[in-house]
Amino acid sequence: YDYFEKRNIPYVKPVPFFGQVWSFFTQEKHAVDVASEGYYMFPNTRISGVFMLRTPAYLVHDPVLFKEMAIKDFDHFTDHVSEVTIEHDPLLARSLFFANGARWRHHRNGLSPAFTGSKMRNMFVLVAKSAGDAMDRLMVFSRGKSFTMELRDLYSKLGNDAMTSISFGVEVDSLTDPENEFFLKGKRLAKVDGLPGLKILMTTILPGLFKFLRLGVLYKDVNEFYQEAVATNIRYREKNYIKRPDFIHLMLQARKNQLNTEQSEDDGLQSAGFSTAETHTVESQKDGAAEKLQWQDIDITAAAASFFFGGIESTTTLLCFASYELAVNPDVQARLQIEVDRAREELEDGKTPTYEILQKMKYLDMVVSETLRRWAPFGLTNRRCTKDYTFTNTDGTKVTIERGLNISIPLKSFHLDEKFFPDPLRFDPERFADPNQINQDAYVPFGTGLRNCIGSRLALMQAKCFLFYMLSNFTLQPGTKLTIPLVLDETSAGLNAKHGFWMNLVPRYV
Ligand code: HEM
Repeated sequence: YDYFEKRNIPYVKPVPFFGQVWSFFTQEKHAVDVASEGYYMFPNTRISGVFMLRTPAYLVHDPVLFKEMAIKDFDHFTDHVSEVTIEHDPLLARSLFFANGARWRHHRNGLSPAFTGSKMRNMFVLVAKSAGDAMDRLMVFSRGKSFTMELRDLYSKLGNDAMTSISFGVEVDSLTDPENEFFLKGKRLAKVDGLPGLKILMTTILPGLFKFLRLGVLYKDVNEFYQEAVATNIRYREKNYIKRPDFIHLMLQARKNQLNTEQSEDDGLQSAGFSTAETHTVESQKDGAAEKLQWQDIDITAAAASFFFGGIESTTTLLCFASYELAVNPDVQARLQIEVDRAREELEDGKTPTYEILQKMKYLDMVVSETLRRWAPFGLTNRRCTKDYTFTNTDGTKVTIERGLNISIPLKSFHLDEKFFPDPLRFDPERFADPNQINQDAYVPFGTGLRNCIGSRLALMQAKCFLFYMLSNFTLQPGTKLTIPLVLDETSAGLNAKHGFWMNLVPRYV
């Protein structure tokens, strides 16, 4: 416990034996806030220390330092912190977020072309169809009258159906058939509360213990279900020469080394939005390790499942909080509806949005960007130091982070720091009216650098598409069961409202 004292680094005083872990288990505060405690205690340092049980770890306070670690000095921080093993978590350990080293390089290099603007535009047709069909069913359900719904439930069903279509090539309708297996397994796959939430937390705060206990995060039946579903799907496509603009198709192309970036086409497309994570080139390792890592069926399954795992919950969170802010800020909602209505006038059928139209909607982008700032779905990310790293602290002293130590990055704290965003708790899309006014080092909803979120374009496209449909057809008003201000669920590993997102959906046209 004298590790940081000796190095002259401010640190959160540990509870004997437990260190900061004690506070995680008392659950008085959300895990993200516990992990970010040092940020508020020590405002004048670029980094602070903390103990996980008896192991020292760091918390980055300076967004510029995070950026340097994530881009210029990436070779010191190539890994995320986690100890899920192929033996206990065959899918998760192969997924991009949890993979490290040569496997991560190979997968990131292979999958990146699947997320470019032109691929997203092709995929958008599937997302828009899924969302449009669901919205038609909601309209029928409403019979022209307003009704109350819990929106996390609604958006996770819509998200599940869209992701099942674009990840697995299967069309399901979870609104009318909530018992379909993709929805049930998807819920178990993406569960971030209860025991699975605790295990996810453990993979990052107590990775050593997690490995020692030989635990797995995903349920066994979930692993088996997806492996079988994807293997059957691949066989069917190969036999029947099926091509569909979805992830399985793109990954089958990656397997044959036929997945390319259409640079000229991508350059011609408008950005997916202000928040889009920057694209960086990640080379596969040249030492022969990549050759051994050909895409097996299980790697394709793992990639598709991880898009489910990483994508649905976070995009649903974005949609829930955006809807909440629209409901409690009716002037913002009215202005957005005017933009939606104008965009609809440009559409051939007056209702089905196109990728290009959505990208042109400036106010929609401002609302989404501000929601991601105010309510960052991932409040924290991490890196592991893979090579000793020295930098200069605010007081001029040199700090060396030793290889093997874990580092947390408090994305939420950056977003809610008044140094970077004045009056940070106020929801104000106007902040994004002029992007040059935004501190882009501190605005990091999708992380930063070579390990940033690969799915930002998809998340933005999907969220904007759902909001477009929702506001075309309904006005959102707070339901009687909605708590204002929102009370957060401190026990969930993700960001959630304790009592749900209860809203009245008032049809705009009868
Ligand atoms: C609003 C929705 C989303 C948010 C806020 C979000 C945020 C993030 C953040 C903060 C990270 C860590 C970045 C870092 O450490 O620098 C991340 C990583 C990742 N995200 Fe997302 N994400 C979202 C949606 C998605 C979607 C839709 C997908 C896939 C379809 C996805 C796939 C991933 C993957 C695979 C990684 C790991 C990347 C790697 O380690 O190379 N995410 N995301």
